[in-house]
Amino acid sequence: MASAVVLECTAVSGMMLMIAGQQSRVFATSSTTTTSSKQKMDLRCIQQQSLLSKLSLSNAEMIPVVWRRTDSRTRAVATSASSSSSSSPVAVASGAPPGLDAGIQQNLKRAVAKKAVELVKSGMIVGLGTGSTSSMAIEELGKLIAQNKLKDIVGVPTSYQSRVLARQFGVKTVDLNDVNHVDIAFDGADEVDASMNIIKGAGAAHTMEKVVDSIAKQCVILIDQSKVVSKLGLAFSLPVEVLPFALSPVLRALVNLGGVPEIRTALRKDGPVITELGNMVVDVRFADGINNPAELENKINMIPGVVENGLFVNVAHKVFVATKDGEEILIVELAEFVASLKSANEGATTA
Ligand SMILES: O=C[C@H](O)[C@H](O)[C@H](O)COP(=O)(O)O
Repeated sequence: MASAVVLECTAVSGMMLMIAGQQSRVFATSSTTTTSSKQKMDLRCIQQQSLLSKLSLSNAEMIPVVWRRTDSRTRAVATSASSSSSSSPVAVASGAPPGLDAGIQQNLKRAVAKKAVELVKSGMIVGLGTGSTSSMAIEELGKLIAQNKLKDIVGVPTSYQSRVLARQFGVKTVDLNDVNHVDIAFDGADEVDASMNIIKGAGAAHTMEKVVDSIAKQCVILIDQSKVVSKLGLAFSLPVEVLPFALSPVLRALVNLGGVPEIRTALRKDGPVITELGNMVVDVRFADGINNPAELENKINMIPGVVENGLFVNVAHKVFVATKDGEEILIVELAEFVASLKSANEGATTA
């Protein structure tokens, strides 16, 4: 068998840019601890693209690509737990991840991926999200096709990664422009609040994901319990895809909106992440989190030079949450998950 291609990212370098007339550090340095987990974000470097470009798509199934991803959420979620209001039931969920080790999280992702593909019927056009959870859903979809349980499935990938994985797992793919609708889309998320507002884009794929997810007749978001937060943006910066040409004015506009922007840096290459659409990604921190996701989503997208931001408001039709109950893994819808936390919280308060 051909040896696996391991995609891994590491270091970054520093650079200064002018924002609002002041010299500000916008490229993290490798010694900056506050950005270290972000620096490890997966599949996000230009070298990956060049590595992948060496893979002929038709041969992709012959070369198992290991999409190595360091989960950048572990630290972020721990921060979320400490900064969330203790009166919020969802904050309890955010507190769970310190006990959620990587192996368990993988099991949760796998379980929610399996559950999601049960919604697919033969003949459907399926939006294929990006990221570790979506990757598992693509794999599970491929298994059902291989077992002849599903026929005539066509996938619409949201990234190079999901295209390669679909090929690898035997899911036929087409471009979005080749179809006139998408029946169902599966996608992961970085943060989800109780109202189904979502942050995506840790993998810099949010622009294509938003297009496919938004037009899908049914958009199903797949998460483990660690992604549920009481308020968006407290622990996770908001990814914004920006035209390189417009970087400085966009950074200034983001600062004017109260954000602290940081250009996402590549790993194992000095300089920025360049998206599959040839743009840059700016991660914007909001000190008090995001108060009005719908308003912020629109305001950011109104900045000339912004291609798309990672807020997904009114896009998801369903959010499946994989949660651990003792030894058992349960898949529940978001409303049920939040309600059970609320009653657990109330029980704890009255006890
Ligand atoms: O750009 C990346 C995507 O928005 C992913 O869907 C998101 O980062 C969630 O990925 P994962 O399932 O790996 O946590």
